[in-house]
Amino acid sequence: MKLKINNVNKIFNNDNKHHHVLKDISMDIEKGQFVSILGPSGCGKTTLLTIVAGFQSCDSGEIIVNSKMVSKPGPDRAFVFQNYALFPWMNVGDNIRYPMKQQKIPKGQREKRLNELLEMAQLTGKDKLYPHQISGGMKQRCAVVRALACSPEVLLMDEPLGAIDFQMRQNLQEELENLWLKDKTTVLMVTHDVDEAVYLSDRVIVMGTDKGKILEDMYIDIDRPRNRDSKSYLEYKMKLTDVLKKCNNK
Ligand SMILES: Nc1ncnc2c1ncn2[C@@H]1O[C@H](COP(=O)(O)OP(=O)(O)OP(=O)(O)O)[C@@H](O)[C@H]1O
Repeated sequence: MKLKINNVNKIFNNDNKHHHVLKDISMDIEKGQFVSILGPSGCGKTTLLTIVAGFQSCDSGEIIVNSKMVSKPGPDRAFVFQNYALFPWMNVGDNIRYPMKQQKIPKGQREKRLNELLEMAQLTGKDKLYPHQISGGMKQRCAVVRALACSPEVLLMDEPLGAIDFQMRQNLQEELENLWLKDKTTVLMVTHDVDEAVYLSDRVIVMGTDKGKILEDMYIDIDRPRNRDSKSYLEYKMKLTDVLKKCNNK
């Protein structure tokens, strides 16, 4: 088992009121699995992801990566934010080098990995460009390969394509899938987009607003690359949309 989320509880205290956002949330994610979390706004998706990342702690429960309990950020988990969070003062190459320098990876090895990653992201020859000089899609690919630079055990992504318009988004989903197929890193991704979840995921988990309760845990059993018009693809989308509609109506 690669990633284990065990009975996680999170309570926020706002204006002297307890807000129990996550109650006894558990899930086991297998090595190499691509898992998406869907759910209505405010149900606790980002909170759960940031607890797994170690950016904040839970009130009780545990996060286990490769049989080791984790409670703070570490190189075993990488995070991709919606706004990419590239360093604007560093060019593409230096952005991707940054985590490798932090991990003190020797220069020769670092440059070899950089070239691999640039190729993987179709950014070869773009390493001297700065974030403001590249498109949203290129920024997103740069952010994903930067996260993969030190070969994390788990890649955490919070709406990584949230800022991208619809048409570009489908292309990027295909690119994201290709990147993942090359590395097969375990992925936990938050998204609002049912189509994106069905296209990319081995498994989709739907959280509800009642303390993040897991309402659905669905395996997407369709060969890749997936045909968005196929009957089974549309059936999965319909089933997930129904679950989401029910929790929005509560
Ligand atoms: N640091 C915080 N302090 C207090 N309350 C918080 C904090 N972070 C999140 N919350 C509350 O916890 C709940 C869950 O927030 P979270 O961002 O995890 O939801 P989400 O499912 O990711 O929402 P969205 O889909 O809109 O991004 C919300 O009610 C939010 O207001």
